[in-house]
Amino acid sequence: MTIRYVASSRLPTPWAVFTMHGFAEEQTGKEHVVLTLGAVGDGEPVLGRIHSECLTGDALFSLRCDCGFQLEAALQAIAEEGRGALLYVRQEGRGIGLLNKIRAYNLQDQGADTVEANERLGFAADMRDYSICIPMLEHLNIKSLRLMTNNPRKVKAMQGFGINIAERVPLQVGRNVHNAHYLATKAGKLGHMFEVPLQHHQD
Ligand SMILES: Nc1nc2c(ncn2[C@@H]2O[C@H](COP(=O)(O)OP(=O)(O)OP(=O)(O)O)[C@@H](O)[C@H]2O)c(=O)[nH]1
Ligand SMILES: [Zn+2]
Repeated sequence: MTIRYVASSRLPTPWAVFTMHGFAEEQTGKEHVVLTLGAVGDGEPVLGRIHSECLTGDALFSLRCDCGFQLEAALQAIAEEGRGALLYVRQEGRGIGLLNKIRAYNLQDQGADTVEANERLGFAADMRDYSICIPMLEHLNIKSLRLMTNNPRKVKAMQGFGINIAERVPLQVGRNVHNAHYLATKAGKLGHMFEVPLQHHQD
């Protein structure tokens, strides 16, 4: 996996003026972005978010998942801290891509859960490869994270690549009637940790 740093610029947002760093994944042509705030390369643990692309949640206001809410909450938390990094990783649909995610949503509309839908399409439940984060973190001299996530596999994967996870910071926002079943499946089948107990959604 070759990741090439391309360029940086200012990115003003409602929460803070971030610095945006663009990276190219040579083999696939995918374009990844990291937003940073403050001195992230000073060796101290960095408040961080590894956010997997979700076009529907991040850009189209979907209530099927919690992604858009997590994205906003993470940027807000970094702004409040005055220092941090958000990796926006182009792993749409847990790595299966947008169109396959729409296929999976179609199966979910007919009763499958998020894991069953992936399996029926011939995919593993989660196809993400977090190794692409490493060259981006190295470029920014980030070795230690206070990682905002509910996903224990994300924590383990990053530790496996030699990144110190100084703390896991829960990021529990955006629960609603449309995503309650999805979140319950994530907790039950994918091992996500939710501090507030999730009710099982009946429909
Ligand atoms: N295949 C598939 N992908 C989905 C589905 N819903 C959301 N996604 C994708 O899942 C990714 C986000 O992963 P999540 O499982 O919501 O959360 P996470 O990143 O594992 O954990 P957190 O760090 O706690 O957010 C994004 O790439 C979404 O596009 C779905 O039903 N099927
Ligand atoms: Zn989503």
